Amino acid sequence: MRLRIGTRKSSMALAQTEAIARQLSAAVPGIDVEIVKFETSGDTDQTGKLLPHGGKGGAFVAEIRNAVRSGELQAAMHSLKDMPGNEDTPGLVIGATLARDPATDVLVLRAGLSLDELRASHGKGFKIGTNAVRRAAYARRLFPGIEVIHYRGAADTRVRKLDRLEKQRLADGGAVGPADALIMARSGLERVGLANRIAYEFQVTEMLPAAGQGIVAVECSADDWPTRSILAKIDDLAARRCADAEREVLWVLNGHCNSPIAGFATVTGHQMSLTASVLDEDGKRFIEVSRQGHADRPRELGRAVGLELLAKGAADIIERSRPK
Ligand SMILES: NCc1[nH]cc(CCC(=O)O)c1CC(=O)O
Repeated sequence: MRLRIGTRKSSMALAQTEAIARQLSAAVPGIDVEIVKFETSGDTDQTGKLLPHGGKGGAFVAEIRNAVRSGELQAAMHSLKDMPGNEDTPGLVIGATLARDPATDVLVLRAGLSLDELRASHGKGFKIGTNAVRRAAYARRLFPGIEVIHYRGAADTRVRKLDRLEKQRLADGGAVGPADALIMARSGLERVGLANRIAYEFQVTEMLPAAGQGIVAVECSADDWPTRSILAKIDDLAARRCADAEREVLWVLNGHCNSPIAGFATVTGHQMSLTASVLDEDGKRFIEVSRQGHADRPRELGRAVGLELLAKGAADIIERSRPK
């Protein structure tokens, strides 16, 4: 049996898709997995903020999804974090979630800058590069003097730009930078072989990860039963439960792709613990909610956490951050 799986062609995305292929080959004797590389509009536009067209997730995933719907592909690889959490994807389902990689964010520094120096200065005089509103907000909470600059590109490209002291071009023809530091996902850096560049790993209590961070998702057609039964073999139950709980928070909050929303669940035995937060971009307004529930009813827990965030004023912060 042959399974064609589509992916973006960045090194991170390819590494994630190869992990899926390895797991499928181990779980399904005789399967032939073909990796089909897509150049998405999100990758070609290296300057825009990606906000006007439905956010990062929208740009990266639309083309690959259409290929699954048309039957050209049986499956598509997505970082769960990049999948819109506030809208349905008609005709498609997440057929598998791989076991979660580390969900934390990390700090990467340019040569000559130490963590102590950054800490002692509270960030004053330094520029930190990120495109994520959530990371920008947490960065300003942790380093109140820091300047956050818009920064884009695949994981390995971003580190290269940092090392070469390159400026980041902007859509309006201007430029910002160079950056002194980057905030990136630990899992992404590890996937591209740059784990040695981690200067500091943020505790989840300092910087709560994005919903779904560190989880690789495999999407397929809802009515493609042969593919669904194959993907079920590599589905990791704990990752699936965390994904369901964290994404239910996005759903309740109507969170767009680059929302200032964080959500992170852990499972211990039959218990699930879920923390989620909503921040405004200057890091001044911060609402965080934690609850425990049954691990086998993750959506119920996600819903309760989302509703409590709303009761505490989350909607106002989210709506003000929404791209016009
Ligand atoms: N937006 C790009 C993206 N999508 C997923 C990851 C990291 C890996 C993951 O969360 O699965 C990254 C890179 C980053 O945020 O630094």
